[in-house]
Amino acid sequence: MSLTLESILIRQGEFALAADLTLPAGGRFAVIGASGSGKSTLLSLIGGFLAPEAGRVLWSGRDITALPPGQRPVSTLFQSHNLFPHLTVAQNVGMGLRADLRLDAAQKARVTASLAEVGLEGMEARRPAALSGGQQSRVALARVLLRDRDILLLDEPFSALGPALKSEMLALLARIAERTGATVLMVTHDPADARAFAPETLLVEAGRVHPPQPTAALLDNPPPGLRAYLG
Ligand SMILES: Nc1ncnc2c1ncn2[C@@H]1O[C@H](COP(=O)(O)OP(=O)(O)OP(=O)(O)O)[C@@H](O)[C@H]1O
Repeated sequence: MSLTLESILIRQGEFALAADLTLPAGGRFAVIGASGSGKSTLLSLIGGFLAPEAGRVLWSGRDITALPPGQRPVSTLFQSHNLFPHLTVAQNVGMGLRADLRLDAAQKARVTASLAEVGLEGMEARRPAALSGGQQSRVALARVLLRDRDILLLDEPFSALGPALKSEMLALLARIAERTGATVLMVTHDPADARAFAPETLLVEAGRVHPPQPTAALLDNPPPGLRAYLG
């Protein structure tokens, strides 16, 4: 199983991004590059929110280029976690299964299990406003977890959290990814996050997504553009 971006060209106005690479299933990848280099564009392509001008997106050989986001084997966790303030924690998580929240007993049990996995047991009835920032991140993670998709896309998911909480969340995410076997791509501006979370990194630079390379080697000896960006 693998995710292939085959001869991809994607445009946003004047901006163009090329990608031609294969990621083995079950890997964890950081996505790094300067501001405006195309990291979010890459995630939108895989998630199905943007269509390429040329090329194909393949999951284990199956062409998913034309599939709408909801029919792809993909879940996305954005920086703003998009929790609904008027819904409880359990309902926010249940939305990952059914938008109308008509869950059967088995689905409700999955909500409970997924909340337990992120350490939020007993908080089912709370509203997001009654949770800390870290707990809100956990709710968003539980929702993604419940969807149980093969590919997980994260766009700077924990950047609003303090350093200790952020590394705790990354460790939790790594444990979950390990257990579920999901293929994870995480956009991050923090090289420490990339080192801690992802053995391999996709560098997005000069209109191109580079094939994965070992994170430590890339960050220890960055090419000039990345060096300037990392400071
Ligand atoms: N809707 C749009 N119309 C035209 N150009 C766009 C649009 N969205 C993004 N762009 C351009 O596409 C390029 C890539 O944007 P993208 O958001 O993918 O970068 P990024 O690497 O995620 O940046 P950042 O790190 O700042 O979030 C940028 O030059 C941006 O100006």
